[in-house]
Amino acid sequence: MKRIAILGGGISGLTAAYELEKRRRAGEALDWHLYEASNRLGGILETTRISTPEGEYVLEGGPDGWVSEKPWLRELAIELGLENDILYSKDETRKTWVLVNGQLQAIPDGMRMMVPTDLGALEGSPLFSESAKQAYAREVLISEELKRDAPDADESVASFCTRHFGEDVTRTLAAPLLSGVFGGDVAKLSVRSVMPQFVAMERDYGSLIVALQEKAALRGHRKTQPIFTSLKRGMGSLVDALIAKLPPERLHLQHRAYSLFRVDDRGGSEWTIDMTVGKKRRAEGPFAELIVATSLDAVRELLAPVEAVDMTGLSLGGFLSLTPSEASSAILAAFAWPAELASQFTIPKGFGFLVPPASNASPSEPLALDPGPSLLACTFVDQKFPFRAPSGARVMRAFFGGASADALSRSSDEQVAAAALQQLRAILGPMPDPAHTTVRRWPRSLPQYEVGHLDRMAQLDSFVRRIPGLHLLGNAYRGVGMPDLAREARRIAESLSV
Ligand SMILES: CC1=C(CCC(=O)O)c2cc3nc(cc4[nH]c(cc5[nH]c(cc1n2)c(C)c5CCC(=O)O)c(CCC(=O)O)c4C)C(CCC(=O)O)=C3C
Repeated sequence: MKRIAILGGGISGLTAAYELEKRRRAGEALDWHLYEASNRLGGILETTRISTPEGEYVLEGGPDGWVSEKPWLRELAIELGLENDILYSKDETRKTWVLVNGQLQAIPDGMRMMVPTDLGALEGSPLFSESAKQAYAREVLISEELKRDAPDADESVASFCTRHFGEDVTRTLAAPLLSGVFGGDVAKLSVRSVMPQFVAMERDYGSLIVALQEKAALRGHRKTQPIFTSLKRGMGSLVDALIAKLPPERLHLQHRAYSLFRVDDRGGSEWTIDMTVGKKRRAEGPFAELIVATSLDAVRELLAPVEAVDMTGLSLGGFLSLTPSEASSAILAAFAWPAELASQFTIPKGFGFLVPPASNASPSEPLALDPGPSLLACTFVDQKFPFRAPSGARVMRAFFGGASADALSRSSDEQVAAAALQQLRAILGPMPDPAHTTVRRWPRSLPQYEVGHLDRMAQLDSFVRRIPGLHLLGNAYRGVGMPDLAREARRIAESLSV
């Protein structure tokens, strides 16, 4: 009987458990156990449903959906019996706004991140300076050079974007999109990690604008799929569906691993895990395989001694330093207004808005003495997905990130909500107090894939492979999106030999 421990009950750990459980039920000799430090499963996936006489609100505390282009989570959802719950973003009214000098400006139609398909659509847009428009027009003309000079090595998103479209576009569009999407800094993020599709387009076409146009022509009139996919009863229903497939006696809540030991024995080697269970301490094990699917900070703490002891007799010095050194924090405030309150104000059409990093938000304004925490982004939930709110009701999710989230880490939920609402009113105009408010905090939850990340992951893999039975899962390594997490969890769970 092969014993396997999974540490961490987020989507990665649960998906790995689900895959192992399928194998166990099929008769394979494996005995898995999942240990979760907190008292709930799901990690940052968490849905609150509020029933009212007018209908139901589906309020997400974490991610509200995934990028449809990545098929792996949809496949898992279907396998879990959720096919009829799958829903798509309302792309017929998709629009994303950017805050420029206190005003929301629409990102023109047909743009994929900062790349336009139709240069004409940029004409009337106040989002782009004359020099930005010229830079876009020029990118098509220098296509051959861009292809010829495509770098072999990784670079920052800022450097990649500036080579194609100049500094204006990098500052006014790429920076807010990337800080909204990855909570990150364009000057540090790895273009090969976070925009591999654009790197491939540069290699194949040179100009990204030409690449998008040619791909659109190849697609012809075939409809593109909506950008985001989600579930009717929220992302929490995916967690519930996973849990429903797992024997409860194998899921151990409030088991916090604090130390790992590997014992080499009888030609094999096995892991023992020291845990706190409530106020008690207990050792669990031995396990032949150990899947660590916790947050990056927990990984560091748990594996630092493993790294130091150098148990394999090989040099493992410093392998943890290959993991991302920074992770951004997010604090979100979700607000719901029932129809009779929602009718008192209007908001722009579309999915939401992004706020450029502070230094670029209003270059014309003198330095404010205390700018205070500033919103990172806001999603107009009921305009992005169907079935999120009763008819006529309004739901918004406002985010603080980076330094602003850190600055608010000691503020109460009421203070966070008040700060968010004040800024929403400054940007969108007057609105009544919402009927429902929830605040969620996800400190250091989004690791930053900085330049060179892919090379570091290849090195990390070669170190980890030398530690028998150890496997790492989570958003610090091979993708930050839920689909990537599901894909990796299944890959690892399928690869374990019995
Ligand atoms: C606050 C926040 C975080 C958390 C930050 C943190 O925790 O620090 C986050 C994470 C992510 N967002 C992601 C992807 C995207 N987000 C988009 C668009 C938007 N994000 C927004 C906000 C956030 N997003 C908003 C207000 C929008 C526009 C309106 C809307 O749609 O609500 C778009 C469309 C862009 C376009 O329109 O072209 C994409 C493709 C992925 C990667 C998934 C993968 O790789 O699989 C991740 C982790």
